[in-house]
Amino acid sequence: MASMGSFPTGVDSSILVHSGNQQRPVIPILAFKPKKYVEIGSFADCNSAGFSRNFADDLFSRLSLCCGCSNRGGKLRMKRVKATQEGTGGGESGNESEDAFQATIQKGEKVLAMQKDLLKQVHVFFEITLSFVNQLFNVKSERPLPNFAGDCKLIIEPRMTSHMIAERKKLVSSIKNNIVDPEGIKPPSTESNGTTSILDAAPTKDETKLETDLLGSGTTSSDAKPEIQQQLKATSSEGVRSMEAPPFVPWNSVVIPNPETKELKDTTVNTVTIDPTKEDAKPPPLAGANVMNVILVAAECAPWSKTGGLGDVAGALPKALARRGHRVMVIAPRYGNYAEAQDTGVRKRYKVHGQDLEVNYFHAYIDGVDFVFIDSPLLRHIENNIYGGKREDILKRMVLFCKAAIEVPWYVPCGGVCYGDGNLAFIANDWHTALLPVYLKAYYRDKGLMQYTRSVLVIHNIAHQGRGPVDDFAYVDLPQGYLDLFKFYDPVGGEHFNIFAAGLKTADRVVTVSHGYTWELKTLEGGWGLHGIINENDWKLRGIVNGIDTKDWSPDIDIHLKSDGYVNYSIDTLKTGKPQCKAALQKELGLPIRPDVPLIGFIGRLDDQKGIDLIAQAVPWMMDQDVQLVMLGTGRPDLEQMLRNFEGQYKDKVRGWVGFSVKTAHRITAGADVLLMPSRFEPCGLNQLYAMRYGTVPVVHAVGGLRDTVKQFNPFEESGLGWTFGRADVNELIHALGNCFYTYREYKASWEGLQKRGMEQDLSWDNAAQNYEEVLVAAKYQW
Ligand SMILES: Nc1ncnc2c1ncn2[C@@H]1O[C@H](COP(=O)(O)OP(=O)(O)O[C@H]2O[C@H](CO)[C@@H](O)[C@H](O)[C@H]2O)[C@@H](O)[C@H]1O
Repeated sequence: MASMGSFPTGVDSSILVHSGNQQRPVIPILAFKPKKYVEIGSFADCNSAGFSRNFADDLFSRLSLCCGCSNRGGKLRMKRVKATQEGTGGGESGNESEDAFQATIQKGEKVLAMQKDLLKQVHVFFEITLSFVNQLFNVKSERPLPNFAGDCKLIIEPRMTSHMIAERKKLVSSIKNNIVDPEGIKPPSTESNGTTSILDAAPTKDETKLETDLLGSGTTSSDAKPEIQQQLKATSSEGVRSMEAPPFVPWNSVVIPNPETKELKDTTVNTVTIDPTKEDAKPPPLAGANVMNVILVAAECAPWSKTGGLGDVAGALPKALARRGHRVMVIAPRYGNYAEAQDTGVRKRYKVHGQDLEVNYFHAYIDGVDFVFIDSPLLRHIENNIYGGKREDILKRMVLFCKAAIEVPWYVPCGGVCYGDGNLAFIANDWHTALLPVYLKAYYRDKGLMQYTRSVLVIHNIAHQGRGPVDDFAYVDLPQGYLDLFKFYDPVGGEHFNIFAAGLKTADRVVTVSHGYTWELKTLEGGWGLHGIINENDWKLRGIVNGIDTKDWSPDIDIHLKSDGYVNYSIDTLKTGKPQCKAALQKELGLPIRPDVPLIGFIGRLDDQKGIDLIAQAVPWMMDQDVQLVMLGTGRPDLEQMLRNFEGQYKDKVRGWVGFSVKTAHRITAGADVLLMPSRFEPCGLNQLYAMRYGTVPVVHAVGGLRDTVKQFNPFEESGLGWTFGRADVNELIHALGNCFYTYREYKASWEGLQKRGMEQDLSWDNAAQNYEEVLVAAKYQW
């Protein structure tokens, strides 16, 4: 037995008590009395620290066993023994040993304080969780409706229906069931722990009141007025999807210690644990405490509507944000009859340029994202001409779309519950939805509404700005005081009306789709007249490179590579799979099936941006090189005609496919050896990303996102991803292509290295989503 001044092994400032196979630090010495006995703890101390009497008993008896303590009247005492040479390990004085003892006492007190503090934190965490659950279900809003659309008529006011209350009960009981105590301790009961009362499955007064509010006093949902019954049915008819627990709590295995009443055998205060062995174990959201409600609003959204990269982003970024734990919605126009989306039954009317227009809201829940489609005769059946028509007509569509979109979080229940406007951020995209930040300010924030809602505006392409004469201001239905936001002068347009300008000024944050483009936007050439406004708002601008939807764009699972001779392939089967796709493409397009000839692909909108003129200038040179060229695109009629002419001129070498075909785009990406992107400017560019994932080597003009994402091949170091050229000049294009063909023919190993490096990159949306989250959080805390 060790003497005073040198504790037995394992008993020092954090005395270890062995229980089963676990070692736990416990409260050590609490008081020191310079008497015969030193009191080192009491039951009272244990109780105040949240430990039961049994536990204290156990602790004390173990201490008595291991260090000769005695237990008198609930006080644990240790006999004072004068330090001896033998006991102290040599020559220590009694004072020294007492000092050591004092130090140990102090350390012990610190440990105790820390433990108490941690227990408090666990309780605070639990309370926050409960209040979140409560908030989630108390959707009733007392806010006055803004006089936004004149006499806009609310037909359904989504509140807690009995169906929703039932859902809430389900959630509550699932939360209860998932509160697991690994030592078999039951979840704290409501009697013994006030903090759990919110979890009670019985409807609370508020809930009952809520139903009464909705249905009128003395009525229940079953005896409500027929029209209300119908509305309720509409609200819940699509089937309230099963509610998920608030995303920031790992419900699977939450241990809740109750310091007041619970017998806590485990003193480890890090009580929130995840059981990875459970099949339904859900990790905590990656966003952690930053989880928000996010609504992305865009004029197109793949796969339902797409003319270019904006559609891809609207279809994929929200899913990546949802994977991080956010509650995410996409709002897009309902251009066609989308099979997945069901009518929510919600109808609203908005005034646009004096016209009273009704909109319906359709809803689908896919891959963790709520997709809400706004339906109106103004938007219907234009999927092949989204941005077509007269300027005023396009403007009216966008005004209606933005007005209707901004109120979706109030009126359209998703999974039975509206998003509400607290902790909410909109992500608007390009000029088409740049009115949304303006409306958020003018009709809501400036009137004390939606105070916790923020807007982020994403620039995918600054070249299109929603310009018009100043008189167009009449269409946007705003008080005259807001005209200055839109009125803009530049040497090209003179004084004009500019929607993008107003959006950039009013959004809380601005994002653009690459770092390179962020820089270009601030220049006279790159900002397309808006560089001044962008420079003024530089503080809120950030570049985030797009990702790609790897479910859609992966050669190993691509659904468009499963027939007509195409095959799925991966980096391991690249050498066989890709040549097979190339042969299938040559066959499908009626080109000679030649594995040795470099096959160059181009996919894109046919306009000035994409550098089609440079390709046109390089075609004669290319045709001398024994290559094949496949181009897919729609756009300017003269450029479409040019494609047809090339095909007519070089029948055995060129195919010019005029049209929009997602399947063909995938097949060209898989079958081509080289993807050509000589864009004059390119905010990000997605095709080069898709190409690299398919082992297709990009040759690009180093601008915007192309410069960010395609690193020049270095043959000495065997590094890089493709070929880049610095100026939009045909000779530079030819030079880059020449090196590319030479490497393709003469340096097979280098070529394969290029392909594999491209395929190995992580191009998914996950990184970008994390960066968007940072922007959303910055917007949220900005006042
Ligand atoms: N005829 C056709 N048939 C089938 N598919 C076709 C097609 N023409 C184009 N596509 C597809 O449309 C998308 C085009 O995306 P991009 O990013 O290259 O260009 P876009 O200029 O439209 O987008 C803008 O927004 C995106 C997103 O932010 C930015 O990357 C980009 O730089 C910016 O100009 C790709 O998915 C492509 O396959």
